[in-house]
Amino acid sequence: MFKPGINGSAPELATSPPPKRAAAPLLDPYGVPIASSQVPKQVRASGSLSDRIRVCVRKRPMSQKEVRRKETDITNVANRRSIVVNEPKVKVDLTRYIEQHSFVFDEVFDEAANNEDVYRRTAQPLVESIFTGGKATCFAYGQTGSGKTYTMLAEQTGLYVLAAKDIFTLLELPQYSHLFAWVSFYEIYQGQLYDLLNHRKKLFAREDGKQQVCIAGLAEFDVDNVEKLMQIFEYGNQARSTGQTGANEDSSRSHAILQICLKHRRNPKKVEGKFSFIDLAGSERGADRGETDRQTRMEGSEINKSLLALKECIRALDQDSKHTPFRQSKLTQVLKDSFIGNSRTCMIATVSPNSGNSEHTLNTLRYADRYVSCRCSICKLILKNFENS
Ligand SMILES: Nc1ncnc2c1ncn2[C@@H]1O[C@H](COP(=O)(O)OP(=O)(O)OP(=O)(O)O)[C@@H](O)[C@H]1O
Repeated sequence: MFKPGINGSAPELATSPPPKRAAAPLLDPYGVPIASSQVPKQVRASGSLSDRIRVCVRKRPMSQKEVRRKETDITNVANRRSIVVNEPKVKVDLTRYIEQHSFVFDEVFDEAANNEDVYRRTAQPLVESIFTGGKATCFAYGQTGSGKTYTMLAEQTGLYVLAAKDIFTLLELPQYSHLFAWVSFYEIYQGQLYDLLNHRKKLFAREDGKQQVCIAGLAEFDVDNVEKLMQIFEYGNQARSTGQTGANEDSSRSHAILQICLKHRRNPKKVEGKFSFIDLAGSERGADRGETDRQTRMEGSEINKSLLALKECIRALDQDSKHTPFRQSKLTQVLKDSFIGNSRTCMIATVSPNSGNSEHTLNTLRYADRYVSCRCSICKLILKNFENS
């Protein structure tokens, strides 16, 4: 078992407060202001940092490889809330044309945004909620290479580090002196839980008498500063990447969950608040890629199942539905308390900008689209099929 034993320095100061941004008028995907009467009800009600669920999109910059291949950037962040994908298509007579798809989200970040910018508008508004007994969840969804890990779990600047800085600063306040932070890190691979801080020990999630899900035997370490947290993370991350054949392959095939729990100093069994940072498996793994290898097919079907279950749970939360289908997958089962009671969730859909990934980018945006905002017939059909599935 990992023994941190680090004498860390005092927690760093909290990140600077979010800059005041004037409430922008709602614009259509082309930047034209929309009259409030034209705005669908759901869209009108959202866009606030205090929403229980927020769905944001982050576009990464073109990579050097993509530039060298002379690929074009087909993804345009039209304004703070909308993104347009110019999909290259070919007609049956071989004429080329562009099909435009436009989507509206709670927030869209372009390639110039750094992790601090993303943090201020996604995870930071959730930090305080865990000090009032809340459960906060922030997860990144997207195809492989679109920037999920870079956003969520980058070693120095991932959202988990930025949030931890603020958590440790708040913990220094007298009113929170009874609380202490504990960190755990595990992954879900093919429906099984593995403890990344304890030699990939297999774990089991169980519901107690109060229908609270607990993961029996999950290793947890008390942390009081960012350096110690990063050291623990690094240890767990190595376990993750060496667990399978190659680092990137591995990260694409599993969901990694890093949790920071606030517990009472005198009663460490009592969870007072929890923040979960989730780096989901690459979404393209869940798609039917026509692979014949049994192992890969099983991985794909398990990932597909868990991503669909996650979408279902978010939809249920969005609609204040009485029934939330947690049990449909291990992922939603272990995240059960993130979808009920005093909980807040932020999903960051990450997209690649280049033409070669247009299909995956569209799939990601369709998955994340709560407002059924793209009006093109294909998007509407796909979303309708999904709603009916
Ligand atoms: N916003 C960004 N700015 C600069 N570089 C980025 C950004 N997002 C991603 N990258 C770079 O793109 C590459 C792929 O990103 P990353 O590993 O985060 O993808 P991923 O979605 O987690 O992929 P996988 O599913 O395979 O784990 C990395 O080299 C990363 O540094």
